[in-house]
Amino acid sequence: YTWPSPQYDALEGLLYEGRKSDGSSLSSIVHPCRKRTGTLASIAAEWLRFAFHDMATHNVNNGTGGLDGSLVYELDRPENFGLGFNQTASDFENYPNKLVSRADIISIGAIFAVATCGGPIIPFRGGRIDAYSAGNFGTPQPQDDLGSLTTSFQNQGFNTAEMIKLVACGHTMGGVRSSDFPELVPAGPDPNVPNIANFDTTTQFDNAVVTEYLSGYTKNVLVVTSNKTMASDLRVFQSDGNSTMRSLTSASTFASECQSIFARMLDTVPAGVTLTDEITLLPVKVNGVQLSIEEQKLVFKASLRLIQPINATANAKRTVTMLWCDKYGSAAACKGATRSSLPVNTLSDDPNISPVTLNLGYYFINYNFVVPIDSAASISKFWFQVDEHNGTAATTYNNGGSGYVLPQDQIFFVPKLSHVDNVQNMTYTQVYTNRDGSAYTHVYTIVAAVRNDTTPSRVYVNGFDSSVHGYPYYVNVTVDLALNSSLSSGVPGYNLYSGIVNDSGYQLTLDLHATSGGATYTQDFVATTFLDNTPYVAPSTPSNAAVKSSGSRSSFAHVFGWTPVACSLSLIVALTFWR
Ligand code: HEM
Repeated sequence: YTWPSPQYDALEGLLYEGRKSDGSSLSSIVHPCRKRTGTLASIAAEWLRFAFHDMATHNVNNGTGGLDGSLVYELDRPENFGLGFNQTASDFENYPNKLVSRADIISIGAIFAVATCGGPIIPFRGGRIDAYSAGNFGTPQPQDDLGSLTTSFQNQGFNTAEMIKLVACGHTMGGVRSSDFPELVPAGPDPNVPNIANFDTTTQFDNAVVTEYLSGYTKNVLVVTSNKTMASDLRVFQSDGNSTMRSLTSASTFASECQSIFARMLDTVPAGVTLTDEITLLPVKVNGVQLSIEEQKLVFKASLRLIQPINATANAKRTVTMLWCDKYGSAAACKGATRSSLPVNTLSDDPNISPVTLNLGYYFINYNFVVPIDSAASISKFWFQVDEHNGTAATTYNNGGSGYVLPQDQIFFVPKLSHVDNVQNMTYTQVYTNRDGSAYTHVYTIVAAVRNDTTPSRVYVNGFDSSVHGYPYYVNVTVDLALNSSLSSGVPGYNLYSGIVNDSGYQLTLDLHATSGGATYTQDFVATTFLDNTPYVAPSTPSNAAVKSSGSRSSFAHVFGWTPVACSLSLIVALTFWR
């Protein structure tokens, strides 16, 4: 991993922080192993089943189908019967974007579902590509005979033993509802609350489904129903004389077998889709990097995210320093001089932000930097130094030696001057839940800052949004931005350009471009979800004195109060100066 890797960063962020960049949390819908308000169904079970049904139409022989999000267009089929599907489809509606597909969300959803209910952490790879129409039929149904079930799983790429493992690992959470399968489960007293016959006696992800089956005490209706036509779990489980089921009697074997068979399930994708490498937790991650104009000042923002073991106390003495170099002028490219600052604030995340990170035993501490930048000097690259003040040397995080190089400063989005108006264009009733929703056209006024030492021939923006209610289409628009002399940047060297982008989704992201002198400069994948309600955070005061190798003077606002930084800066060997 080398920064910048926008797709890796987006996938890693959603998996391990559970939320997208505006803070809205996918994981909190399901975590901790939640039940649905109203139906009291297991949300985790609904999400896991969703992933299986999306994948189950894969055909290994011709490479069609697989985890591609086509399930949202197939919910009227008998093989996809159940209100849990509709609710899950609407749970996920708000999350896909240009770099994280709906099918990746479905996979991450299944991973959260298993992890939050006590199951293993399923390895995740991203890069699935979304379908925009219904795909093949072929998902197994409880009335199918053993031959059809076996053929269905063979087409998906799983042999008999793997079919048994998949069904056992799937049917450890949730159950069968009276509302969906009245022939299997009688209705309860309240017509609005389905009677759910759980597959086993625990709500957790565990092997009770196996041990209760083998001991003969199972209540799994797909095994014990008197309607033998519908006893698909019985047919599947005993199809090899119970030998695979017996191999799953140890809890740890069950967990590791489910982990690997589910990884294969989630990685079953249409031919031609190439998945990323496994998205592993980055112990050190740089987030939120942007140049911006706030309160008529050029600022640079970045966060350093460090992992913190849950079972250890965070080191209150730690100092984190961001260092950077000028891009222009006498000290360009770090010629003998470096600037530095402490964070404007330090925020610890709740260990519950993602069940995956929680189960790994970590939470995050984020060191947030906002520093003023002189536009005549700009910034070429930055890096960090972490000093634990425990007698060991400070650690430098510099992107494998190269530093975090800012690709360009020619064009950037200015959120503080941009704005969104929400124009209601329809209302809808959410299927089954009778929740009234409203659909909006979001009218974005986009403001970009563009360096004026060259005159760009074109300034334009691509807007992308795949988080559209009901997933009928994705928004992908290109809008030219015009020089807007009624706006003042207050920053010498930058002009402001603006334009209007209409969006009917929930999560517009922007790629901003300026073409100048034959080159096109791009700021890629900028979120807009924070517009109009992000509190202003004043920049820190960077180190303003030449630093001799022995020390410095200065102080900075810090979570632990006003902390003298001479000791931390003494380890910064580079010369820090003020122009
Ligand atoms: C032989 C193949 C399978 C058949 C016939 C089958 C059938 C069913 C049926 C009838 C239900 C009840 C749904 C409802 O009442 O709404 C169900 C639930 C469920 N299935 Fe399967 N299933 C099969 C394989 C799998 C596999 C491989 C998984 C793996 C992830 C899985 C995961 C689930 C889950 C988690 C639920 C509970 C859903 C909830 O409580 O909302 N199933 N299945």
